[in-house]
Amino acid sequence: MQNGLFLNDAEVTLRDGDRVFRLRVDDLALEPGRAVALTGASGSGKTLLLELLGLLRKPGAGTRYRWAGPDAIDLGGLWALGVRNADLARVRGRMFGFVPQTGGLLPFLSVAENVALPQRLNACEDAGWCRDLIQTLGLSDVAALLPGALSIGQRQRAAIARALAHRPPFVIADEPTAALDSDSADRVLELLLQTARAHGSGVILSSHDLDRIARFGIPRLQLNTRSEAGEIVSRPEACPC
Ligand SMILES: Nc1ncnc2c1ncn2[C@@H]1O[C@H](COP(=O)(O)OP(=O)(O)OP(=O)(O)O)[C@@H](O)[C@H]1O
Repeated sequence: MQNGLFLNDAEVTLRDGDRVFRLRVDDLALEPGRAVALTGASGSGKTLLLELLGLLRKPGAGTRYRWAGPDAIDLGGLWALGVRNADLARVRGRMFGFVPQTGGLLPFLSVAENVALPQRLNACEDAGWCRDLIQTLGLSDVAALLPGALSIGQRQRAAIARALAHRPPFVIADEPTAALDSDSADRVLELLLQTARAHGSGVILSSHDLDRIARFGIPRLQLNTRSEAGEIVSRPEACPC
């Protein structure tokens, strides 16, 4: 694989008194345009790994993290300039679209304005693409409404449209269907995967729902925890299932 996200020798350590949680990733390669699901028990580090990949969490010393492609970027090196540096925020905003568990839409902007926001922030305005996304995701009738007037499923679809609006190489979705009933969850996941694939964006999602992940044929990385020398250590392992 030549293009993609490559994370090597990565470590993030969380400490709370004597309690230590350590996420370790030896080698992880994520291909553009593909989907992968992070699975594992509650507390196994799925959100932590999503945060690390999405440049929301500073990795430990020795971590190598890069985007390889025509416009290669040393993603790990961006942290050297400080957590709040402008390059880090700019690259994070350009490389990733985020779908939180419950939409995360700005409540004072309409659905259409929420969807257009990443384009404004990344200076890549394209009203036609926003309209296409809103239509594809079945949101045309509610595009002028504020998020508070939408169902949870509609909010999730709006969050997917927003995550894809600036055509990021990867969408990061933390349990995007956890708040939905089974039928809505299927529809939202299908739309997320289809729309991302149509545009060539990869999807990195976390989920507890092994049946649904299997049904959609999404390859899995399972986060497995072990107790090592009094610490909880979690590692992602590719699942043959
Ligand atoms: N300050 C801290 N010190 C030590 N451990 C911590 C600290 N903060 C969080 N943790 C631990 O980090 C681990 C990873 O949490 P994370 O939210 O990534 O898990 P998760 O797999 O996403 O869980 P869930 O499925 O419940 O959302 C948890 O076991 C949590 O207890």
